[in-house]
Amino acid sequence: MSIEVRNLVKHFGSLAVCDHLNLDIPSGELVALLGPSGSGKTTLLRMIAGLETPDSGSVLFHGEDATFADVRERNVGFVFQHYALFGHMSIFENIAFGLRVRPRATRPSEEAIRKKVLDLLKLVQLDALAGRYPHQLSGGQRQRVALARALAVEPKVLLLDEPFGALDAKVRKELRRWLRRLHDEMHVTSVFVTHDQEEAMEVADRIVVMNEGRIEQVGAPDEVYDHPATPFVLKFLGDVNLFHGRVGLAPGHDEAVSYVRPHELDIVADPDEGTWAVTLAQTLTVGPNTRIEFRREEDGSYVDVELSREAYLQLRDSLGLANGKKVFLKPRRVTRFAVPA
Ligand SMILES: Nc1ncnc2c1ncn2[C@@H]1O[C@H](COP(=O)(O)OP(=O)(O)OP(=O)(O)O)[C@@H](O)[C@H]1O
Repeated sequence: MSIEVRNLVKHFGSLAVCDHLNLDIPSGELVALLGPSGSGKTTLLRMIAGLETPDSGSVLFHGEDATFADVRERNVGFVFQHYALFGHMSIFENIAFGLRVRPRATRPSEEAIRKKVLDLLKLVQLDALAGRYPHQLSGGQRQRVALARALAVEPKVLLLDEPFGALDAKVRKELRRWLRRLHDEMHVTSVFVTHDQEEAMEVADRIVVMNEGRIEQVGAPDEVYDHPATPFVLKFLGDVNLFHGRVGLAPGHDEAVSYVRPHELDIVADPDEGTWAVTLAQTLTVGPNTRIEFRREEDGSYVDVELSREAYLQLRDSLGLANGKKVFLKPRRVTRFAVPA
């Protein structure tokens, strides 16, 4: 089922939490709403779900206006950050719940429910734990149960609000990959909220970058990373070094802000066209990567360079890198945004 968001506006008091949002989500896509805290992601998700009423604008499901449709009519499944499993029910019963509470006319037979739940347990790789209770599971396992429970009623749309937010980094990483694989099998149109750019980049077909109630950019992960539409997107999707400067610009603009990502700078021994003279300030190695901080001769500003530990060790030997060493940096790629005059 496709989702269309048209000119959606929502205020809380005088604050425009969603400010004329437009978004098309094709059927079967997995979309991440990515943005810092307070950017309006959850509010947008809740309006899609029918848990929040917009001030104006509309939400269409498969071309039909669903703006004021009841939550129950929308056929959406939810997974939230804090797994709201029923503590007194086994894992099996938790997943079966949505089917059991259906009116008799549409309720599947006991045998059909059993088959469905066992299939879902297999899908989320928890078939061995059907008889356990939520408190006997790890956080990651509980989130997988929550997902199986949401899928049990065969929703047309799956909405996930920071589903892995409460889990530790390693489990988060596993579940992300698992969600991606699951989505590839099920193809349920899914929207998930995250403030973690790595999570969005890894899981989503497309990323919607939000900031202060507005959509800054919508695109595939590579697209938003390689061709950020605004300085906000560039900065939000990874570390950057920032420079102010005058460069050949369109009329009406007299200044630009330039950005270079730390891994897009080469360290060289000799000056060349476009190189910057720098002094090494400090080096930090974490795991397989090394980060070096340099000070620019021109203006005393600091520039971070990131490279693999291996590449660093080679350069250290060939260039004699050490604190205070003078070398040159050559940016491989610079992104510029004009500042309006
Ligand atoms: N029910 C409400 N009443 C008043 N203000 C609200 C309400 N819900 C959200 N807000 C405000 O709206 C803004 C956007 O909130 P929202 O939860 O949509 O952002 P978010 O991007 O999901 O952030 P987070 O990642 O922190 O959840 C915030 O400033 C928040 O304080």
